[in-house]
Amino acid sequence: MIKLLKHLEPREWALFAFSVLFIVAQVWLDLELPDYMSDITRLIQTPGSKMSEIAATGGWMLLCALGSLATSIIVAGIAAKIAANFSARVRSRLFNKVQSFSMEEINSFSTASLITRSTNDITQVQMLIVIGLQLLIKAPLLAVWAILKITGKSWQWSLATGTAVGVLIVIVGICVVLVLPKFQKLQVLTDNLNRVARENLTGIRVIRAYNAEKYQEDKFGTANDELTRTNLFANNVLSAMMPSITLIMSGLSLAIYWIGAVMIQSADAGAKMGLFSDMIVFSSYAMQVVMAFMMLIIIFILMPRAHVSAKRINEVLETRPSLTDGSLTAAPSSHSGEVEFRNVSFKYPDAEDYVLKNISFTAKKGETVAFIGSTGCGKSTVVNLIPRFYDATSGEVLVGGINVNQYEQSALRNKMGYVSQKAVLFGGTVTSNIAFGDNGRDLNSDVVDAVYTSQAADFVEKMDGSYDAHIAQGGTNLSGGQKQRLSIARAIARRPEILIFDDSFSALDYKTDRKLRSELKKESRGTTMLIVAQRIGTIKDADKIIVLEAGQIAGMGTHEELMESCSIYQEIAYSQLSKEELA
Ligand SMILES: Nc1ncnc2c1ncn2[C@@H]1O[C@H](COP(=O)(O)OP(=O)(O)OP(=O)(O)O)[C@@H](O)[C@H]1O
Repeated sequence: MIKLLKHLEPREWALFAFSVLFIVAQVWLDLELPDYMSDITRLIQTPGSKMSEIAATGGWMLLCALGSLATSIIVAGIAAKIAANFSARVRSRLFNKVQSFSMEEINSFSTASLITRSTNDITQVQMLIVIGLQLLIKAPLLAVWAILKITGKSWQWSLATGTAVGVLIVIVGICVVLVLPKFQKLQVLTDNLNRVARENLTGIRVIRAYNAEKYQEDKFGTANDELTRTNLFANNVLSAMMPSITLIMSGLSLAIYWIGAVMIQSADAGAKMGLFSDMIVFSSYAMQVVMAFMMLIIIFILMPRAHVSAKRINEVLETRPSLTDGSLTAAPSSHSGEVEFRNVSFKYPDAEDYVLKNISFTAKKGETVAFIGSTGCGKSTVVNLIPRFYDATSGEVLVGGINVNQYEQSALRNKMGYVSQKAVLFGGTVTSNIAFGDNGRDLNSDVVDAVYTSQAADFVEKMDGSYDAHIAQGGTNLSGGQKQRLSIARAIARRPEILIFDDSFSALDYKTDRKLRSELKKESRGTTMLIVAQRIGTIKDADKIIVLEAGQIAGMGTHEELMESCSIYQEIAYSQLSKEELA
């Protein structure tokens, strides 16, 4: 928690220090009230007292109460402002941190947990700060000040108050011990609920198509029930605390009046009135002492959950991204646009086996290199090493003759246009999706050309608003092929040195696929292209085709060469095309 509080700025600490003045004023005003009450009691009991005197004392009492209210509003306002600014800052630092993560860190935390940590966990800490800033100084100050005011009045009353506070501490201690482990569990269960809810929403079409609503409902129900059970347990324990506190407060009042009654009865006539007034004042102060402990209890209730949340937030903030940034921004012009793998092997973090083994090839500037092979043989993994979504476990991946980890990540990625296997579109317009990101140029001017090259013009220009047409989040208002063409346009609009297509033509019909590739060839002369494909037709004209089998290169060459020499390639080719087409 302390570590997380380092994110508070000096200005906010200064504001907090300023609010302490108001807290002191508030406590002083609160503790003035019993004194005025004692005065009024004395005035009422003194024969010959004037009504105006009582009214004046009552007026001061009212002023103190209003003053206390005003100071508490000011303190609450300051606390809310500090806490809101703090959580906004931590949220944005968390967001930036996650942006810097490689897939390795994102997978290890899980997307659902990262969302809970950026939302629910920050809210827990924010709540503690709001309440803590108001009560953490006030409660001990009020307790000590009130105790000082009543010490020396009567040891019997003091003993009763001390006993009440002792019992209160024991009850709270038991409750905290009972609920503490549940708070830890609550956050993990919230992660789980988030995960199931996310999965349900993203997979809604498949769920409906397979009538799997009941299955998903059960899955959600299990996660929800477990969260509810844990929440209920924690809340039941905490709610049992409130009646106990009320019981203690009432019991303490009763004890003070009982002791007072006995004392007054045995006192002589002259001392009776003073004792009665003392009893009223003492019981008010004793209530303040108990109230102060109650405030501390509230903090103790919020603390464990906020502590768990703070730990979870810190875990993310303190994780060092496994991808370290290099310093280079450009490659020597003699090698520009070149991609080379030198004996690259790779295994996914936490996986036992290597997914790629000793991969070596070179794609020269302007060349088209294609990857083909059975599903799961490692084609996507090869191309994902080029923009450093992951780093090679051994060997070297070079772009422009330089190891990719020597580049600044943004400079490296500016050299590339990457089209992922699953087309990803963002909420916005056609233009905002194509002129996406930043590569140091105004991309807007290239949007129309890119749309024509990617064969997307026919549907984009028919859309309502054309290039300004609305695209829903995830591109849900477009067909699979349309989404693919827009993601291809996004890569082309960057006019990069290297274009990477990870199985990006699969949703296109053969005619569009052929047209798109021939336009691409014309428009992107000099651009190195790396194409992962399942269809021989898509890659037949490539300068080099690499056949992968279980993470290893099983053949490399042109279509004709591989048809001669590589049995795996022949198998794939014959399964897709007739002998006449291949001839
Ligand atoms: N994030 C990951 N963590 C662990 N293993 C992974 C991960 N992604 C992929 N793999 C494994 O790596 C292997 C290669 O996957 P890859 O996606 O590169 O295959 P692919 O040849 O592109 O397959 P496809 O043609 O089906 O897209 C597979 O066995 C897969 O199970």
